[in-house]
Amino acid sequence: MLEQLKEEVFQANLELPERGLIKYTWGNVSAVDREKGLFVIKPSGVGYDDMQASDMVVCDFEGNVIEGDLNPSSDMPTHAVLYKEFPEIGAVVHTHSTWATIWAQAGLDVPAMGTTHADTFYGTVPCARFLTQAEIDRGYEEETGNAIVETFRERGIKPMEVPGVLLHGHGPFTWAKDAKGAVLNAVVLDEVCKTNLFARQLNVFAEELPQRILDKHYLRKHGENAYYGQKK
Ligand SMILES: O=C(CO)[C@@H](O)[C@H](O)COP(=O)(O)O
Repeated sequence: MLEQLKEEVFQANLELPERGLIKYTWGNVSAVDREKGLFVIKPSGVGYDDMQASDMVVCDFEGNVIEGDLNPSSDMPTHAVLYKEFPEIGAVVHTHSTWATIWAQAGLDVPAMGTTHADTFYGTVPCARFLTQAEIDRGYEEETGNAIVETFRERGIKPMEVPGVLLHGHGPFTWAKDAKGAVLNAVVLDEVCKTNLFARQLNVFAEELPQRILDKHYLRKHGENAYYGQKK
């Protein structure tokens, strides 16, 4: 079942160490088949060198394992919530990438301070709050997803305009239409967390991009009349 999607997810998971986003097994990628209402995710605790496409696990949006000999990533319920609540996304990435995790542990939103950010995120990348004890008792990973959704809805942020989030004290989640795009967004988020940190160290008064620059960079790539990076 979903053999092509398993290959896509497998290759995207292999890209996590290739791009320097993870150590050991601290990351996972999934992608969804909206017609079937199922998604494919990396197995839990399996090293990237030790797995193959057939090890990917098929789950439904309620967190049930539909096919697979291995346990799904422990973050599977978080991915499931995001697929249910953000119907326009096609793939999800979670890592503990160093620079994004620094901002997550600081509990800070990631402001748009440069055009690298603006090419991918149409504004500040939010940091979602800590879970409450009651939420942890109800189900840590599912409530992690709910905290992400709550953050976007309360702050009026469109998930496909800002395809990423930090979880306070934890790390980043990113998403996109497909798995390769979600990994790219994870790379960009980690990179801008790095450059933002040093920019602020160099100049504590370093400013966010003016809206006009943010508009230009984001809309030339993602707007109705996008032209940047477009193949002929
Ligand atoms: O966030 C965490 C642990 O804090 C997880 O993402 C692990 O880092 C990876 O877990 P598996 O995908 O191997 O279950």
